[in-house]
Amino acid sequence: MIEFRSVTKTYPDGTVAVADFDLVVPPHRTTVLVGSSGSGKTTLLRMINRMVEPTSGSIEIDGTPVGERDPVKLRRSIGYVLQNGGLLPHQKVIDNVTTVLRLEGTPKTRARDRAHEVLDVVGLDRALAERYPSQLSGGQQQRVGVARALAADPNILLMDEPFGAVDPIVRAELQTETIRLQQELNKTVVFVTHDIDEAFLLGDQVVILSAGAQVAQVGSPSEIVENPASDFVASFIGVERGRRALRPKSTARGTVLVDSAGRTQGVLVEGSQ
Ligand SMILES: Nc1ncnc2c1ncn2[C@@H]1O[C@H](COP(=O)(O)OP(=O)(O)OP(=O)(O)O)[C@@H](O)[C@H]1O
Repeated sequence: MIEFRSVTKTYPDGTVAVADFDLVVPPHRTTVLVGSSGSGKTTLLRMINRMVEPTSGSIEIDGTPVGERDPVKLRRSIGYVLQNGGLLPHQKVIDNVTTVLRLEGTPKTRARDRAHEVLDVVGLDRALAERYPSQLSGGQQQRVGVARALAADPNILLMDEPFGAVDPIVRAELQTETIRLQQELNKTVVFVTHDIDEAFLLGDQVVILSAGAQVAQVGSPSEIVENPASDFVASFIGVERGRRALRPKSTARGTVLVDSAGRTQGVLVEGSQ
């Protein structure tokens, strides 16, 4: 479990990125932080692995404040996936994936075996291991980023807009893959996005943030859609307009549900769960 307790982050120029933030991140689940640009999502994520230090308050992992952990060891024990993969361009895929293992002193052959294993896990052909990142598609690069984050088998995986830079089709593929991976690996995932659909698709727990990382609502996707805590949340998730605003329409064969653009989204089945 990860717990934020009254966490505030003021950057040296006076920007208050996070103000008095509290959150419990349950283990073995995916928590998605979602909010518009500048709402403090990246700052929150980076305080978990001490890439950013809070100005006040504390973050605990399984009851131990991260401030008491060695920052380098802490960082190596937590997987981190960035938007552009964050791969080193002059290193082959295999060397990118084994970075943390080699830093930890894992023997070369074992590190290579493990790299091949995680390439399998993320659905990449082992032959790609000998390529350079620029010789891969955007989607493949993101998978390598995930493989690298998983190589040392961390319990926690931080993902910062990992699919932000790929086209919508590849994005959908990577999202499906992430759900499969999570079912298989059971990590504690903290995922940052500004895309509410992505948040609802991937999140067991979704945290909707407004400026200064103010929590507008925390809950499962169903809880949030069924009972938005405020007008801000209702508008952010689009229950008033957009794809989630469904209305019934009678047809010769029964009632269907139609979105605000007039597209039929499904069939209303009365009396079922
Ligand atoms: N190093 C820094 N120095 C000063 N201000 C910063 C720094 N890093 C971030 N900020 C500011 O803190 C606020 C929160 O930034 P942060 O990157 O955490 O938000 P975000 O929700 O992840 O945004 P985005 O979706 O655009 O990545 C913003 O106002 C940003 O400009």
